[in-house]
Amino acid sequence: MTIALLGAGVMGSTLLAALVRSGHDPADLLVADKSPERAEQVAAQHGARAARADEAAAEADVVVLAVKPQDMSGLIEQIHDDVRPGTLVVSIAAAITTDFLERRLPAGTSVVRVMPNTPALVDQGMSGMSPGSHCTPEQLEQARELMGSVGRVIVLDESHQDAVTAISGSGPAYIFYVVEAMIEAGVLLGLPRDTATELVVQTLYGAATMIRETGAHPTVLREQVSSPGGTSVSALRALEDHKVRAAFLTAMEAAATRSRQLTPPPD
Ligand SMILES: NC(=O)C1=CN([C@@H]2O[C@H](COP(=O)(O)OP(=O)(O)OC[C@H]3O[C@@H](n4cnc5c(N)ncnc54)[C@H](OP(=O)(O)O)[C@@H]3O)[C@@H](O)[C@H]2O)C=CC1
Ligand SMILES: O=C(O)[C@@H]1CCC=N1
Repeated sequence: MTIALLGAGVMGSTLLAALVRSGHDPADLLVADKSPERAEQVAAQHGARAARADEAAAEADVVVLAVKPQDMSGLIEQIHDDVRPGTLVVSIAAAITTDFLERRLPAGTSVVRVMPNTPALVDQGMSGMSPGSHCTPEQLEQARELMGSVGRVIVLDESHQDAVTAISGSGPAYIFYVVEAMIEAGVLLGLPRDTATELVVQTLYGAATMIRETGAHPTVLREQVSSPGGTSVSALRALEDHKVRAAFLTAMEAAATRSRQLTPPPD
């Protein structure tokens, strides 16, 4: 199976690396970018082949659209005449609907909309996936396998994609932000920066592993840490005083609103 990655930026190159790691023959992986030098460089890193977007689309069984939402129309115009009947088109762009893609691609093209995230780089990605109207169950399975090579996948109704984008698509940014703040707090309390970093990163990793492995509700896990009259509850009270929970709700509403704003209006 030949896979073309159109857009060799953060996500395109992340997916390419993951596909090679998961055993795809690099000779079957094509990479295109607006900058041919960038495509060459990313392809060379992984032993894949650089190509023009239209050439890559003509050859591929699966075409992954990995450009920014505002570049999507231009990219589809470039490849329109080269997408073959039976080719599966997977878009990972925020805000771009399957309807938008189906209206611009050749009639009947099978499309899947995916919202992945950057932990795909370490095979711990989370993808929310919604099939378009021509996508067969086998093609949905094909897309699930593709994204499954970089982490977990759920299939859900496309009406949820703005929320998925706000929670897991952008989610790593919020977590990194919290990590930065905790490291800064360690430094404020007098720890060397590398010590603070090690403490925070392992705490994050440990807490994430506990949530996954115990299956316990986060509230239960938080209560286990919070001794009566102790340190944790004092910190949590300060977080409540500063309305941090409400800030998270507002932040993710803002991300979903932005995703809706970026969605091109129906034709
Ligand atoms: N970064 C993230 O965490 C996530 C991103 N996404 C989605 O993935 C998509 C890509 O994001 P990301 O990788 O971060 O973006 P990048 O800007 O890093 O990568 C996009 C690449 O595509 C290139 N490009 C633009 N137009 C074309 C074209 N017509 N043909 C070929 N290449 C083209 C860009 O070139 P140039 O820069 O010169 O324009 C750039 O190199 C976006 O739609 C985003 O919404 C989804 C989930 C997570
Ligand atoms: O910030 C963005 O628009 C993209 C989509 C999800 C993560 N990054």
